[in-house]
Amino acid sequence: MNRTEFTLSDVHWLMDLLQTIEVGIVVLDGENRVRSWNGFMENHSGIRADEAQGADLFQLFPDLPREWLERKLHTVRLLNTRTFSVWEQRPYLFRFRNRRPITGTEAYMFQNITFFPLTDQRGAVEGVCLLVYDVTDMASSRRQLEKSNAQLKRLSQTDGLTGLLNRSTWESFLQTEFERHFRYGSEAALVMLDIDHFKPINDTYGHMVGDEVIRQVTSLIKFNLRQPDIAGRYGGEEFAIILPETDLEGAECFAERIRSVIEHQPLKCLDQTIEVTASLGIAPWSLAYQDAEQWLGAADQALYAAKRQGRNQIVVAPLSE
Ligand SMILES: Nc1nc2c(ncn2[C@@H]2O[C@H](COP(=O)(O)OP(=O)(O)OP(=O)(O)O)[C@@H](O)[C@H]2O)c(=O)[nH]1
Repeated sequence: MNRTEFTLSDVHWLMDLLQTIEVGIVVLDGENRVRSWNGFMENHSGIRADEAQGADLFQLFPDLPREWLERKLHTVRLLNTRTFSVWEQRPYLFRFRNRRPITGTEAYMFQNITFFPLTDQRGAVEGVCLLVYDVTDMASSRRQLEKSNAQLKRLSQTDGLTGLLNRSTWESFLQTEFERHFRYGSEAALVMLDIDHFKPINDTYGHMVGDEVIRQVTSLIKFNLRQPDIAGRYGGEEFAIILPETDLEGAECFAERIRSVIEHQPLKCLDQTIEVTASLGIAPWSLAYQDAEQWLGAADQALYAAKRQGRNQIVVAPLSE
């Protein structure tokens, strides 16, 4: 038998195969009318082959992205070439419900689509075939992985108790801010805050209450932040805040608001009501700081001056020139 000759059985088997294959096959004529519609398309669209046959594809699926699809089909016909659509750019063309048990969390089937020209014996394009691949499992696991990676990144950057940036992440932000201000010389300030006499709270009420105090002080700080401010949990009951584009007056105003609200707002921690105060140190940005550590050191010294001078107060680091 010549390799290009088929028996009737061969053709019958081929048709069977195309009917049952787990890939959608759609053939469109020059007017976008359906010429072939296999079992995959029947099962997922609910439209039988005899209903689809001869129908305009855009009437069968009014929500298809018409302009985009017509452009794709036009390219295939004009250039007599293949083209593709991948799920990363367009999650699906045909809005089929996802019925896979493993990836049941996805509402719709993700699809990769190959478009290729069907030519007559002289090579003229007669129609376009669309192969629709169900890539839901792959797309879904990729999306899950991306989600987990983003969550891991967030967890590795934040502090579990307060949700603020952890020390190392905050320090890397400080480094970036330092370099920005060193180059452009705009205003900025650093604020360090430490809860006063925190050890006795732990010793008297236990660590659970101590943790709750830290959480509630965090909420008070967060409530007073502006969008560009960068707050981190620097140590146990110590917080550090970068205030970009803020002069000394602005930083003092911010620090006083926080000091005052902490002093005047009794904290309801589990079944205890606890009153705390905090000490704060401010270091306004200065070109005299050679590196981020010096700037941070100045804020830290101001904080400890506030502690030494009696706590529940704000000290500003002496301005270096
Ligand atoms: N509950 C709780 N306690 C913590 C945490 N991290 C640190 N601490 C405790 O915080 C206390 C800090 O105490 P000190 O550094 O002596 O400071 P202080 O008692 O606040 O006194 P001053 O800062 O001088 O006003 C220690 O007892 C630490 O064990 C935490 O995440 N949760």
